[in-house]
Formats: sequence, C-alpha cells, structure tokens
Amino acid sequence: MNLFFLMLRSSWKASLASVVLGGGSGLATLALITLIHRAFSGEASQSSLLPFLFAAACAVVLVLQVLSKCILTRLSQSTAARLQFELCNRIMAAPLPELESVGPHRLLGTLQGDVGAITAALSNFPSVCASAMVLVSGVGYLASLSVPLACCTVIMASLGIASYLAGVHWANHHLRRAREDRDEVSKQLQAMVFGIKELKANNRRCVDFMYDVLLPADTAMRERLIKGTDILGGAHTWGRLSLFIGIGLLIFVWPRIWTVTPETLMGYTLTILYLTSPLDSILGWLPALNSAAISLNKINALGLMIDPAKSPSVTTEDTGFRSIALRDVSYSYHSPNDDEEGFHLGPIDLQVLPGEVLFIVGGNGSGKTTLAKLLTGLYAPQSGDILVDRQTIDTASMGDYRQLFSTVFVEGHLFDRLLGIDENPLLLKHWANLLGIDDKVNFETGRLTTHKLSRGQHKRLAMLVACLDQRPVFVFDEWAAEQDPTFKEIFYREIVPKLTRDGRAVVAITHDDRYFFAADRIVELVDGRIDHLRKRGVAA
Ligand SMILES: Nc1ncnc2c1ncn2[C@@H]1O[C@H](COP(=O)(O)OP(=O)(O)OP(=O)(O)O)[C@@H](O)[C@H]1O
Repeated sequence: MNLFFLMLRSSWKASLASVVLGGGSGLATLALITLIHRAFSGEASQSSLLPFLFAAACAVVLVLQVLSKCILTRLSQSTAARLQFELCNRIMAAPLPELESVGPHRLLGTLQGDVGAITAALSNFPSVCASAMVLVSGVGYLASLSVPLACCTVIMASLGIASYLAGVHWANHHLRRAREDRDEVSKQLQAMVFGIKELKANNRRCVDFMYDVLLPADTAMRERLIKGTDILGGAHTWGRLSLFIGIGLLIFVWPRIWTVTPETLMGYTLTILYLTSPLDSILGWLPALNSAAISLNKINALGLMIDPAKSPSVTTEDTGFRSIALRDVSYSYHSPNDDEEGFHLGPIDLQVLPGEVLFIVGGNGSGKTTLAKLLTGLYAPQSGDILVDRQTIDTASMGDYRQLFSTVFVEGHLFDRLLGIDENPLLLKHWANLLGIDDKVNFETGRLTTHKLSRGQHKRLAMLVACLDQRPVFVFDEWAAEQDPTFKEIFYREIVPKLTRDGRAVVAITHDDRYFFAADRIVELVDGRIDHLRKRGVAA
C-alpha cells in the first residue's frame, strides 16, 4: 500500500477536488507571471487593464489555493486518523500470540512513531501539491516563451532531481536501519520506565543500564540517522543548486549558441527564480515522504496491514452454555533459541460446567496461565478442539466464544471507565461495597480511579469490572494472591459462591490450598499436563 493510495481511498472526491483547485491556482499563478513579464517587457505597459487583471489573478490564486489547502488539510488528517483507527482495529483483531511475539515496544513504536511519520508527511502534502501545480504551470509558461529553452530546462531539472533521488536512495539504506534500531531503543526505554524502582534501588545497575544498554542502542540509532540525514541534506542542496546552474547556463552559455531576445531571457530568469521556492518545498518534503514510506513498510512488515480489518461484532445477549470442553487440546510456544524446544502444554481434556467452581493448581511454569488463555480463546489450540454444547469452535466462531468469559489476569489492565458494560449504579454500588472499594469508583459517571491504588485494590477493582460484566464463566488468574487474609476469606467464602449461584461457572488459578474446599473440582498441572483431577469430597 502506498501513501497516495491511502489518501485516495480516504476520499477520492476530496482528492480530485483538491487537485482541480490546485491546478486552477497553478494556472492563475501562471497568469500572474505572464502579467509581470508583460509589465517588464514594456509591450503592454501602457494598458490600463493590467493592474486590474493582476489584482483579479491575485484574488483567484488566493481563493483557489486557500480552498485547495483546506480540502487537502482535512483529507490528510482524515487519512492519518483512518490509518491509526485501522491499525488499532487490526491489532485488536490479530491473534494474541502474534501480538505477544511482536512485543508491546514495537506495537507502540508503530502506533506512535510510524503513524506520526506518516501523519507528518501527509500534513505537508497540501502545500506540496500547490507547489507542484505552480511548478507545472511555470514550466508551461517557460514553454510558451521558448520551446527549446523549456526542453533544456526540463532536462537540466530532471538531471538535478535524478541525482537527488539517487542520494535519497543511498540515505534510505541508513534510515531504514535507523528505524530498526528505534525498536531496540523503545524496548530499552520501556524497560527503564517499568523497571524504574529496580534501577533506583541499585546505583550500579542504573549506571550499567544507562551506559551499557541504553546509550549504545541510542548512539547506534542516532549515528545511522545522522548519516542518512547528512546524505539527504547534501542531495537536497544539490537539487536546489542545479536550478541555479541552469540559470547560469541560461545567462552565460545559451545566448552564445542560440539567438534569444533579452525579454525572453528576462522572463526565463524571473520564472526560474520564482520556481525555486516551490521546488524547494517539494525537495524539502521528500525526506518526510521517505520516512513515511519506511514507516509504511514497517507497518506492512508487522503483518498488521495484510488482512482487511475486522471490527469486533457486539453481542449483548447472554447466551449461557451447557458445557465447555477442551478435547485433546495442546499448545507449544516457540523458543527464541532455534535449538531449544518451547514449553508444550497438553494434550488436555477438561470440561467446565455451569454453576461449578474449578480450581487450576500447579507449580510455577506448569502451564496454568497458558491453559487459561486457551480456555478463554485468547490462544487458539494448535491441535485438539474446543467444544461448546458439543459444537466445535472454529476460527470464525472464536471471537464469539471469547465473549463467554469475564477474566482477571495477573498483569491485567484497568481502563479508567466502565467499557462494554451497561451501567447499573445499584449493582455497581453493591459489588463495590462487597469488595471494599466504594471510594474508588465514581458512581455517577461510572469512572474508575485507576491510579494511586495498592496492587490488592487494583485487583479488587478488576474483579468489580469482571463481576459487572456478568459473562457465563469467570476466569481468575491468581486473583487472591495479593489480597489480605480478610479478603481471601471474603473471596473464597462469599464472592465465589455468589458468582456461581445463578449458573455461572468460576475457573480460578490458585495456590491457596487452605481454600481448596471451595472448589467442586481441582485440576493440577505438572509440566503442561493434567496430573490430578480431584473432586469435592474425594481425596487425591
Ligand atoms: N509468550 C510466551 N512465549 C514463550 N514461552 C512462554 C510464553 N508465555 C509463557 N511461556 C512459558 O510457558 C511456560 C508456562 O507458563 P505459564 O505462564 O502458563 O505458567 P504458570 O503455571 O501460569 O506459571 P506461574 O504460576 O508462575 O504464573 C513457562 O515455562 C513460560 O516460560
């Protein structure tokens, strides 16, 4: 996909209108140059109409250029907004394992840096279009003065632009690598922000991080950026200078080989000098266009632009279920080292029934969270099937399947308002009271206080959102791990039974063996396989 196709797709009508208006303004500018030339050449200097024609041409240029720029500004901004929205949509539609392997630093780099680079190029597009129109009409005017001279000028300008583009191509090599390096810098900056406590607590670690990790990554990126920008700067200056070389040839060489009147020569010089400014704006914009093209390639390389965006469909109906079954389900992670095998989970056979409480237990790294991600449809099984009411879930129905679950994961994110939930102030107040966080929720606006919360309070707020969501199955990943003893009691003795009272199921990953009595069934995972399956009242 290229930048112009992106713009045309945004609105071909606005694109056409701006080109037509820009073309009109170019012609009016040509009329201005003609009038100036006539006034200087003396042939019509006596005409009393000339000042009025000049004023009229000025007014036409003003109106057409302003209109064209207004349309193009809106067009470029809406194209950038559309690109950002589409990217967000694609990110939301992309499978979680792919997003995890891309990594948050690269996704953020793309959403902020790459979309920003594209927006910057697009927002200068209006003035560049107007400049291009002025340039084209200027060349037209040159041709009206002398065709051989115009041909010679076009050849000179083409040589200048071709050598400029060769410079751009050379610079690209460094700029593309600088863009790759920027991902590494964003990764390290993210590590600094999230690891600030660990860095502050140990000065040596802090110095090591700054001088051995962050600075080398940043220096490598900047060196490449400087090289690329230097080459671009040189090429830009050469592109501009080629025009002056053209003027020099025109004044000093051309009259020796071709007969040319002083008026024609003056008209030529005047026009070429006038054209330096639009040419400069086009050449100055090409580096931004270049960065935008690199960013667009980067977005394509992430694989986020390949499939048409599929917006999530909204289903409000609580369909419920009679059984959810994982049948011979397995999943393997790719190892970053090719010679090592990644963690393998499965084959797993597991059933979740309405109204039951299922605990998933096991040691660290035994695969509990991976199993929860498979169960909730965040990961698609690599083999085996997920069945709801004996119907197999395929790729097309996976999105709907995920809507069966309210989840609270260990590293879950809390939005600062209630999203995707019908407001029910009474229910909100009820759960907030039960969870002891009524002061953390603004009942009037449904707003949630998401900062200045302890980790335990953060988890309680996440639980509140899950409870309000009221899907058929609740999945909690070590929710109680950060709760005080009083709240552990409330969770296992009050909340869990309350949640299952109207036929909803609770699947909880837990290490709290004191509360195993609260489960109907307990599944124990060892090295990615189910080792024990205990039922209420039955010893392991
Ligand atoms: N995105 C990933 N890519 C590669 N390997 C992963 C990924 N996520 C988890 N793993 C690996 O899979 C294994 C199981 O991880 P998982 O998070 O499911 O364990 P867990 O039982 O929930 O552990 P804990 O009790 O510590 O939370 C671990 O060895 C982990 O290193």
